[in-house]
This record gives sequence, C-alpha cells and structure tokens, in this order.
Amino acid sequence: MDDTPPPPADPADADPADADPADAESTAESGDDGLPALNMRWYDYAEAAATARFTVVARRLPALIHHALRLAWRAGPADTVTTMALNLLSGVFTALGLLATTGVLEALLAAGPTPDRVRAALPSLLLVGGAGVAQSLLSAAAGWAQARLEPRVQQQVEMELYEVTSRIDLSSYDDSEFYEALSRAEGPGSSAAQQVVSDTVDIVTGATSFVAAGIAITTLHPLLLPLLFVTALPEAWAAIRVARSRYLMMLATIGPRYHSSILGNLLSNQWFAGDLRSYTMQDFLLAQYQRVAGIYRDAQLVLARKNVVTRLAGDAGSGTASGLVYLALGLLLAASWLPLAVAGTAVLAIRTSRTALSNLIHAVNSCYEEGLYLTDYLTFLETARTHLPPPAEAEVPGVFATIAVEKVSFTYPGGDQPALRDVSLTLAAGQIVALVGENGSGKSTLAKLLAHLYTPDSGCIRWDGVDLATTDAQAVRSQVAVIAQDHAHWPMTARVNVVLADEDDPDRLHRAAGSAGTDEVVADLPRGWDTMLDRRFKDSHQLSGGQWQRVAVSRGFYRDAPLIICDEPSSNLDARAEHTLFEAIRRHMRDRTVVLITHRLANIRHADVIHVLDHGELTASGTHEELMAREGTYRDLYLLQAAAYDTPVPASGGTDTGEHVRPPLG
Ligand SMILES: Nc1ncnc2c1ncn2[C@@H]1O[C@H](COP(=O)(O)OP(=O)(O)OP(=O)(O)O)[C@@H](O)[C@H]1O
Repeated sequence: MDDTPPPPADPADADPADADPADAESTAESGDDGLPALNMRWYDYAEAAATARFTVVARRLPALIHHALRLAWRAGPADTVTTMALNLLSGVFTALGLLATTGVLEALLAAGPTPDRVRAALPSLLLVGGAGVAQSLLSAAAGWAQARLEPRVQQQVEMELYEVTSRIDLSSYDDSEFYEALSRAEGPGSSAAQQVVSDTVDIVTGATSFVAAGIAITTLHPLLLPLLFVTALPEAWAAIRVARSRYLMMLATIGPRYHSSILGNLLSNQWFAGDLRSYTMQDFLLAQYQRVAGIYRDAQLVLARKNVVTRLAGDAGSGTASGLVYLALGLLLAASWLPLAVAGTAVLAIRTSRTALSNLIHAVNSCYEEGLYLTDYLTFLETARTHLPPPAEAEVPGVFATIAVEKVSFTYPGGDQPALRDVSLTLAAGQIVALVGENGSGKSTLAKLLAHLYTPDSGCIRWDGVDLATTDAQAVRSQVAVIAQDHAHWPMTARVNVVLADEDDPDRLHRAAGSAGTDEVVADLPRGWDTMLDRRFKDSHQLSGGQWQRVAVSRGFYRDAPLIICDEPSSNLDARAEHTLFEAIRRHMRDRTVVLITHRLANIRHADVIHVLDHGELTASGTHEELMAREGTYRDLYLLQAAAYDTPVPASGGTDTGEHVRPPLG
C-alpha cells in the first residue's frame, strides 16, 4: 500500500472570498506585549479549513480515508472490519425498513373494513419492526466496535511516534524545523488520528444511510430521486455554511487563544513562579491576560452573531426546499402519478436521507480539518524515519584497548561554524583523560562524539580499529556511562534515578552512592531510595542543584561501563563532595577509561593526559607537568585559578599567619 501522506493543503486552493479575514488578521500578528508571533502553521490550517472549496475537500478525502483505514487496520483489524461491516449492514436494514413501510401504508390505505386492513398490514408491519430492531442492534454493535477501536488507534499512533523519537539521532533535536515538526506531530497531529478514524466511520455510516434511502426511494418511483436531491441540496449547503462559520470562529480566536494560553502558563507555571513574585510581575501579566481575553471574547461575540444569521439562512433555505418537495409530492398525487402509500414512504425516506446527509457533511468537514493535522503527523514520521541510525555493519568490541579519534570535524545542524575541526587523539584503556579549554571550545561536543551520541561529519572514532559509525549505536552506548553537564532529572524515585534501566543491585548501588555523597542525600529523604524526586507527585521531595548532581554522578558510577565520561561532574558540588568524587575517580576507576571535563584545573593535575581545546581545535596535549612547563592556555588558566586561592589564611585567633591555601588535591 502507498505510505505517502496526503500532500499538505495548498493555500491557493482556499477561497479567500468566503472568509472574513479582517476579523482574524488583527489577532494573528504579534502584539506589542513581547509575546512570540503566532504559530502561523496553526493559523494557516484554521484558514485552510475555513476557506477551502468543497472540491478541494472532496479531492483530499480519498487519501485521508485511505490513511485512516490503514491506521485503524494496524490498531485493530477485527474491530475495523466489524465497525465497517456492521455500519454497512445497518444501512441495508434502513432501506428494507423504508421499503416495508410502503407495504404497511398500502394495506392501511386500501378499501375495506379496518380490522381487515390492519391484518393485511401486519406482515409488512412486522418487517418494519424487525428491520428497525436489527438496524438498532447493528448500530449499537458498530458503536461498540468503534469505541474499542478509537483508543487503540490513539495508542498505536503514540507508540509509533515515540518508538521513532526515542531512537532518532540526537542531532535531530538541534534542528529547529525538525523540532517544531515534532511538537506539531506529537500534539494536534497524533490526536487528530483518532478523530479522522472516527470521521471515516461516520462518513461510511452517513453515506450508507443516504444511499440506502436513495435506493429505497428510487425503487418506489424513479421520479422521487431528483426530489430527494432537491431537498438534500439546501441541507448540504446549510451544513457546509455552518461548519465554515464554526471554523471562522476558530480562525478569528486562534490568535488570542494562543496568546492567552502563554500568559496563563506564565501566571501559573512553577518555573516562572519565583521570578514572577520577585519582580512583582502579577499586575503586568494579569493586565495583559485581561486585554487578550477581551479580544477573544469580542471576536466570539461577533462571530456568534454571524453564525446565527448563517443558521437562519440555512434553515430558511432548507425549509423552502422541503416545502417545494411536499408541493411536488402533492402535485404528483393529484395527477395520480404516485399512490398515496408511496408518497407517505417518500416523506419518511426524505427525512432519513436529510439526517444522513447532515451527518455525512459534518463528518467530511471534520475529516478534512483533522486531516490537515494528521498529515503533519504522517509527514513527520516519514521524515523522522530517515533520521534513524543505519543498520550495523560491524560488531563493537566488548572491551577496547584503545579509542582513536581520527581527524574528527563536526558542525551542529544549522550551525555556521564547526564545533570541532580536525581533532585527533588516542585514549588508552584505564587512563584518566582530561579535556580542558575555555567556554565553547568544543569539550562537551567531543565528549558527545566519544559517547556516540553524535556522528562526526568527517573523520572517525575507532574502538580497536572498528569505526563506531558502522556499529549498532545502542550497543556502543550501552558500554559508555555519561555524567552529563545537563543531566536529566527523571521524575522517578531516587533509586531509579541512579539505577535507571539497569538491574537493581544493592551492593553496586551502595558503592555508587558513596562516590559523590549521594548516600548522605538519600539518608535525609523521607522514604530513602524510594522517595519520588519530583514535586508534581504526592509525598515527593525536591533536591537542590548540588544534590541532583550527586545523584547524576552516582548514576554514571553505577553503570558497569568500560568508558565513563564526566562532563563538569562537580560544578555544583560543595568542596567535600567534590573531594570525595575525585578521590573516587582516582582510586576506584582504575579499571575503566575516564574522560573528565572540568574547569577546576586542580582536579585534573593527576590525569594521565590532558588535552587542551581552543575554538574546536586540539592545541596541546600532555601531563600537568608538561603543560605547565610551556607557555599556553592551560598554564595561563591554571595560574589564574591558583592565584585566586593564593590568599593568606587567617589563624583561628584572627591573625594572619602568612600560610597559604593551596588548590585542592586531585
Ligand atoms: N546543540 C547545539 N547546537 C548548536 N550549537 C551548539 C550546540 N551545542 C554546542 N554548540 C556550539 O558548539 C560550540 C562548542 O560547544 P561545547 O558545548 O562543545 O563547548 P564546551 O567547550 O563544552 O563549553 P563549556 O565549557 O561552556 O561547557 C559552541 O560554539 C556552542 O555554541
């Protein structure tokens, strides 16, 4: 089957004359309130839905129905078949019921005594009743199958999305367009899937009932079919106008709604709560909120008024058409072209078809609008799959003797300058290797490449000669422990925050917790290791920045990996915890290769080798002593830091003894 998502709506297909952009445009632009400009994609979609010609909707519909059925089939084939089959069958019984009604009316309107006429009508009456019961039961069963199907579709869609997002290259997140596409797919895109499936079922149901009524009416008298269309057309026109008017309301209010949701978030979100109070922002923000909410309210009122007029016009048109149809029926009766019984059934069939048509048009409109968002989801999945790591060609060595970085260059997606240029160095197993340099010199980038989170643009990283780019990314990453500078605060228990997806081993946990004083942090938690570390949960506990860093360090130590990468592991630690950490690295990490990034140079004096980076280039390598023996960035930075500590220490009695505090020992 064709997997290509339907093309996005072309604004050229829209019919701007139908819309009332004056109401909407004023709200779509960024105000002078410093808020970001409106997400134009949402605006475009609402506009496309509000102004699309019926032909445009009809053209896109088959592709959308095709995708909805594919989604439904993947989520639950049995329920998909059941829902569709039962709805079709229910349409058959609708037609049967209508046809049997003629029999009832014919018998009742025939000449003769009433008991005889009722007796004659009985078989047809039973048929009408039976068809009605069967139709109700089938509709109920179809509804049940549909109710089972829809949540499965939602789950399926979300699972497909998260399976891809959790595996795509990390660099995808550095591409702002990709990231924006992801948020659209995850938000309105994925929730539209369930709605499109539901609309597709409604389209099938509505179309079946409409066709059933059409067949019944044609069987009664071929002249009645044009009459059905005469009455249906104003109904269709009214339904489209009402739907369009609803979209216009949405279009006009989308700007203020978007802005008021941002302002509401600023007024209630935990992350802004501190600054909001410190800088007394309440009245400023509340005034803005009131202004934006006022625009929203006024736009709603204007469009509600228009909506009422549209509905009235629609109802008037539909009423006039019905009147004309009944007049035509009367004329046909008067001319004896139509028996009375058939005319009675025709009235019923016309009413049935009008309801079916109204439902059908509502479903078509909704399917088109939600389909715009579903297309976002499908397009995103298609693009994201191209960001998945390629299949492995080579096995990654279980234990390595050397890691060779060979002429590696790397530029972040969208970046104008390389973060690393032609970097070459070698790490031997068991070494402590330090990366130093000023802010932005490329240390973290090199660490991320070593952890195989990014792939070099040119050059390569080899473990015992095997190029990591040719191996299974997951297999490499499972052999690396990363203590990241911007480590995650998992909204889980303290234990899970250290153990993560690994097996829970109390001895290992105890050892890892001792490496940076995490054991002291946990001892003070109300439920120890089982305390939730996220304020959004009941009975949870909020850790300080330094306490979180201790947890993150223990996480890296817990992982039984031959390569451990520590990026600024002590930036938030107090002096005692920092000392414990570097002691742990020196004494207990000898069986592992440690890559250490820190600005506190005293901590790396004992590293086996120190590499200095400057503007993405490797400018010097050597031991502390070797680098101190020559002019250069390392010596300059080290002496600067040492000078800051080189102050006289007052004696406990307050007199200056002339002793000097030395940089802490590594
Ligand atoms: N995700 C990213 N997307 C785009 N550019 C980035 C990204 N991360 C880093 N950079 C850029 O790459 C360069 C190197 O950054 P990197 O984080 O490797 O420096 P660093 O030496 O670790 O700095 P610091 O000491 O401040 O942590 C910088 O110019 C930075 O702006």
